[in-house]
Amino acid sequence: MEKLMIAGGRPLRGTVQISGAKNSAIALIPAAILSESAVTLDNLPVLSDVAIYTELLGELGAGVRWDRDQMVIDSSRLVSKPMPNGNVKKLRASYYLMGALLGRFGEATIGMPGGCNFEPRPIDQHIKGFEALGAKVTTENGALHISAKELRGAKIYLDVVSVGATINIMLAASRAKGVTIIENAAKEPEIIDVATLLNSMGAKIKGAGTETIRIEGVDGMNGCRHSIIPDRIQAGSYMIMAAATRGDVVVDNVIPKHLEAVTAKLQEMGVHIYEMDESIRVVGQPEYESVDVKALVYPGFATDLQSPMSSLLTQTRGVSIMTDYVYSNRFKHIPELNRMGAKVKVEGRSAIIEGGPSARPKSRRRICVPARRWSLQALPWRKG
Ligand SMILES: CC(=O)N[C@H]1[C@@H](OP(=O)(O)OP(=O)(O)OC[C@H]2O[C@@H](n3ccc(=O)[nH]c3=O)[C@H](O)[C@@H]2O)O[C@H](CO)[C@@H](O)[C@@H]1O
Ligand SMILES: C=C(OP(=O)(O)O)C(=O)O
Repeated sequence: MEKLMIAGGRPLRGTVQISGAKNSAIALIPAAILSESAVTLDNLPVLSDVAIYTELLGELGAGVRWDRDQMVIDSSRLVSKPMPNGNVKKLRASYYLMGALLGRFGEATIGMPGGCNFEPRPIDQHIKGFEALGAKVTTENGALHISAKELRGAKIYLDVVSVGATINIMLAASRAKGVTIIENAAKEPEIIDVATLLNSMGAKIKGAGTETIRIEGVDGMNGCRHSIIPDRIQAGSYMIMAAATRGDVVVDNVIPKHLEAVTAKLQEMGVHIYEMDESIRVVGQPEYESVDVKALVYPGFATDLQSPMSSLLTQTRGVSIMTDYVYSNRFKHIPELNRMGAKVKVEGRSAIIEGGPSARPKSRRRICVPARRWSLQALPWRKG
């Protein structure tokens, strides 16, 4: 699926099941190769990034069985071979092969990652972490060659709070000699999910979900079975869509705590929200107040929800300011909204969004959005 075509004008109604988290899945799959024994992942989202990762592991010699939302990864015959091009360029999270292969074999040669291309996305903090663990990092024809005779635990302070660097360092440090401390670590729920899997595989990780993570390296790891947490970005997107279309939607199979920043902002606008143990009902209203939103690292409002939220803010009564403190240039959607009749100005890292009836997008123009995150299994609507 390369595009979604949306015929607008209808409120969304019903119940939608949220799949496992993409940003967890594409870290858990490479994490599984730290063990020679089989690892089973449940609640896996059906996404192209997952399919590409399956191919990547196959290229490295792993046996992968993927049946709907379950994957069994057998890495007993896996080798660390250079992967400068090809599938590694198709997704961001291929960078996790660096930490995972380094941890298991002491060596990795991986091309620079692909992924959403909203602005330069450096990986200097990943490299700083590998080097602190004793690895030598060089560039070979545009790919990074990372090798270490022996990985040794170290204290690593991240200059920027990075999801990818935190997870990559956890992966490599799990098999290092001694203790690694990551300071200024990212706190996203997906990081806890990865630490939970690694601990089930025999790692000794404490503090995931806080700014200080302690990893005591272990010599070997075992197989296990792990169920992936729900995708809070997919869930937040459906919540925003329910509000934008003045619909009534139950977003099911979620952890409401992971969605607190979205829930709070929608409530501030006047959207009615009812939280249950594992679901959230969102009831849209005819009028909304304008609000200012700051996209931040977790537990702040997620940058991955910045674009749908910006679209929703065109539906309010006044002027809203959306500021992205994670990716300052993540505003490629704004010219498209303006083409539909919205009134949005980008100034620095902020979008100034004028709401009100005259500024609401009306065009019946065909809008295409990348469909990478949308899980096929989440699409059919069920009567709620
Ligand atoms: C596969 C995955 O999980 N992707 C998510 C992950 O991306 P990703 O892990 O790539 O994002 P990071 O958390 O690393 O990036 C956060 C900020 O730190 C900067 N930075 C990051 C690393 C580094 O070495 N140097 C550096 O300067 C980035 O440019 C960015 O401004 O977190 C992002 C921020 O929540 C989300 O938008 C992505 O959906
Ligand atoms: C930025 C995203 O993905 P990635 O980091 O995988 O490019 C996203 O899913 O919003």
